[in-house]
Amino acid sequence: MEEIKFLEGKRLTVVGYGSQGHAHALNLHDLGMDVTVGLRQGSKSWEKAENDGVKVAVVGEAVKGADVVMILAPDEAQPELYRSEIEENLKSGAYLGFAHGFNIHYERITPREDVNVFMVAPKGPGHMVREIFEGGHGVPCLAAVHNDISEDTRDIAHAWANGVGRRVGVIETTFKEETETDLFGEQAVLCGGVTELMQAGFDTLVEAGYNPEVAYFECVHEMKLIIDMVYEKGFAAMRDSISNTAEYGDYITGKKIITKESKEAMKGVLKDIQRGKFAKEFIEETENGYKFMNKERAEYSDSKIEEVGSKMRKMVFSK
Ligand SMILES: NC(=O)C1=CN([C@@H]2O[C@H](COP(=O)(O)OP(=O)(O)OC[C@H]3O[C@@H](n4cnc5c(N)ncnc54)[C@H](OP(=O)(O)O)[C@@H]3O)[C@@H](O)[C@H]2O)C=CC1
Ligand SMILES: CC(=O)[C@](C)(O)C(=O)O
Ligand SMILES: [Mg+2]
Ligand SMILES: [Mg+2]
Repeated sequence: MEEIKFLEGKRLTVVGYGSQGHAHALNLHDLGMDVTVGLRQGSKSWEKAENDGVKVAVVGEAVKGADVVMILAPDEAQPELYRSEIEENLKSGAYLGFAHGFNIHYERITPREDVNVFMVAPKGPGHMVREIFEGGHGVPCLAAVHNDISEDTRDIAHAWANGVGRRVGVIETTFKEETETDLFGEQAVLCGGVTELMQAGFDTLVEAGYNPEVAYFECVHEMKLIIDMVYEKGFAAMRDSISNTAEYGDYITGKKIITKESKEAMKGVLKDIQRGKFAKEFIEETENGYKFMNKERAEYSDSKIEEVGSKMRKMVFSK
């Protein structure tokens, strides 16, 4: 397994200090690597990064002379950032990294031909990538190489993945496979699928007159406890831990909720990702000032489930 030693003695730059940025920068920093964080002038994250012990510079300065540059600004901000701050400052033969294939796969960034291009995509939210690393374990990562002029870009990608993810596992992929599966997973299962499932369950109980606090514990809070068992030991072990009553209900009812129609809808979602329709619409939304997203954010933050949730979390986590 390629070790983190391929990064030793190299100047590593992480552009952005958000969810993924702080995790990549701090995990590699903790492992003794030479990390600089690149931020825009006046960034609200500047002080935070410095307090966390990493070097900080404006993006252009941080990129100049760096051996590896990992772009961890939001996907929609990357093309302009690349063109205005990164492209002219990247040294020839540098390694340019991404944590998601979006901008390469949908051809929104075409990197200079004299740089290596790779991806390390942790299969987890940045705050968990950091928290699990601090706990001594790691989040697995996907790794891919898009351009390999130095003939060792795979070693750099694996070293980066092994550093950020504490060597718990790296799977080889392509920019296309990562982009399409990641977008599909977050929309249909992990984020869109799960939140709507919890919401529909909560609403069904509340509309039937049950106590919203009971509905919240049942349909939201306990989700993590059940999923933690799947995460650690698999479906069978989870089903072994729940009652036979629950297990029978699981087999009988799951398929009434996630039906053939749900699977057909998933196929449609995947098609829209594959043909670039989702990407096009997302970019239009960002260019439109995030109008739809801001409306959704406002609606959800005013919702009953969030109101009850904040009360229930106070009860559970203040002990
Ligand atoms: N979120 C996640 O857990 C995951 C994300 N990814 C991928 O990682 C990448 C980063 O995503 P994520 O961590 O969510 O991003 P964030 O939204 O958390 O990134 C915010 C950071 O980017 C900086 N930033 C934003 N706009 C600009 C700009 N125009 N110029 C310079 N810096 C800017 C912000 O600066 P400031 O501090 O000044 O506001 C901040 O430091 C994406 O490619 C994403 O798909 C992959 C796996 C999971
Ligand atoms: C956290 C993660 O893996 C996601 C859901 O794909 C993302 O934040 O883009
Ligand atoms: Mg993902
Ligand atoms: Mg994603």
